[in-house]
Amino acid sequence: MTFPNHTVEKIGGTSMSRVADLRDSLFIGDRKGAELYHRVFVVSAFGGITNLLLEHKKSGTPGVYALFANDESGHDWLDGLTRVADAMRAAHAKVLDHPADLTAADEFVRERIEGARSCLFDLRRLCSYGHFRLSAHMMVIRELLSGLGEAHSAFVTTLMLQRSGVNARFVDLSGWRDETEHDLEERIRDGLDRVDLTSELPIVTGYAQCREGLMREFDRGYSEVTFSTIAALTGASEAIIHKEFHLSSADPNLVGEQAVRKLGHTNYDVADQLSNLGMEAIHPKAAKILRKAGIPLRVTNAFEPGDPGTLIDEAPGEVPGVEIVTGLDAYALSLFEQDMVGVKGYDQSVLEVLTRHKVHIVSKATNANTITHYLAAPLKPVRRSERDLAERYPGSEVTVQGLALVAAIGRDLSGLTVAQAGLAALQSAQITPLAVQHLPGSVDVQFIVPKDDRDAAIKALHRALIEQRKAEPHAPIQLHAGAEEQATPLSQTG
Ligand SMILES: Nc1ncnc2c1ncn2[C@@H]1O[C@H](COP(=O)(O)OP(=O)(O)O)[C@@H](O)[C@H]1O
Ligand SMILES: N[C@@H](CC(=O)OP(=O)(O)O)C(=O)O
Repeated sequence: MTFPNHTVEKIGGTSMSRVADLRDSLFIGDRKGAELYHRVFVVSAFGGITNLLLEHKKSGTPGVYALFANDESGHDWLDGLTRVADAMRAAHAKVLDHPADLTAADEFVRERIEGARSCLFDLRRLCSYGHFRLSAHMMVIRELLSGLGEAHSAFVTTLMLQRSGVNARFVDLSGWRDETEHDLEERIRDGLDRVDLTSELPIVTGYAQCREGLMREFDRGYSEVTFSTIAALTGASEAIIHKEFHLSSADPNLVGEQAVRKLGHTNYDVADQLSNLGMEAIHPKAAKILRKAGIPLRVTNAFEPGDPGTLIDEAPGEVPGVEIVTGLDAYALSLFEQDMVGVKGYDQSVLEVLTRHKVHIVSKATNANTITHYLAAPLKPVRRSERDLAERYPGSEVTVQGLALVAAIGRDLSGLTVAQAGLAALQSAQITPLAVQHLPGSVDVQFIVPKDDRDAAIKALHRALIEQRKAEPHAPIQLHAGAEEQATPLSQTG
């Protein structure tokens, strides 16, 4: 497999839902002839489709997979598949306008969804014979379902581009009706083997079926792993992730597009913290693949193709500064046990329980007799973890509290007194923090606040640590008086 000088570019689900807008900018724009090519596009499913196929990424609302896995839900999964088909048809109806393309896309959805339906149906029937256990096949089912979303979006994008005269090629790595077995690298090589990058534009599925199991290894956000593996394998000159907005100092939808600023340059350490807090600049495993291959990563605004966006590399910050404020809802699971003082092993038991229930740990804190884990997970597995811990330590007090964790992040926070300035900002916004955490030398300071204050806390911290520092971003942050006097009332912000 040899490739000319090329880039590998990924489009996430939110931007895919507006892929028709990208046709005349990102894909075609002013490009003519050979300039259209030398690029590999890796696409996610249209926004919301994977949530319907598996489960909602944030709320945990069951999709087809979760309904199928849950015996009690009877045949609800069949309705779930119908909902997926409807959502897929609605998504491609917004992208395609030629009747022949619409027919081809409708037919594609029908073939894949009905294929999956009979496959799952047969499996259910087979497993009613006792010798076959459904539980042994759940991971394969998850893989099969995930692939449907990306196969659909890649197929539709290919149709759209071909209709505009681009020599686009649908590269389906989802393994649909493919009897050969491959690991991830082989699957990619096999898919791209006969593609001529100088005259073809491959539109590759973000899901890749492989022996190791993309979902099993990487779970949600897996399309970035496919993307970075392709970039590494083909020796791309650059790996580019196209998003709905520039990677900004806070969520533009929350703080306002006018108030935020583009990061421009940051490093993988910051990107890791962002993924941990659910603001996925890039899947941490994908970042590792690119880092190892020495391929520069760029995060751009898909809708501003002329802008270079944000470069992510290994470089430390040039000057100290808070770069981004982000936050998420979390549960604090606390184990209070008087006998803990000086005894080891409690932490390990908590970790065992959290691992068993597949709960994501965002952060933790501990003192003489209490261990608190801040968890990002649906309530159900958190409650199960609480119950297991209470059984394991009957004399202890185990509690769960819903709250929010808001973090100020920057490559270099030295000398900025971010914790103090953040507390002052929260105080002026009349928010009482429940806890503050900062590891020495780390790139983030975390403020734990009441759940209902999450968005207000992000706005207040962004204003004090970033907006008000535009003029002199690297001076130590003003404490109390400054923060209080300059603060704009919250109601005036976006
Ligand atoms: N700091 C940030 N910069 C840019 N977008 C952000 C930020 N924090 C949160 N977001 C939100 O992330 C959402 C999804 O972004 P995007 O990465 O494009 O999703 P996807 O992975 O589906 O492509 C955007 O709609 C935006 O509101
Ligand atoms: N659609 C898949 C794969 C993916 O990576 O999507 P996104 O790029 O939209 O996070 C998911 O939701 O997990």
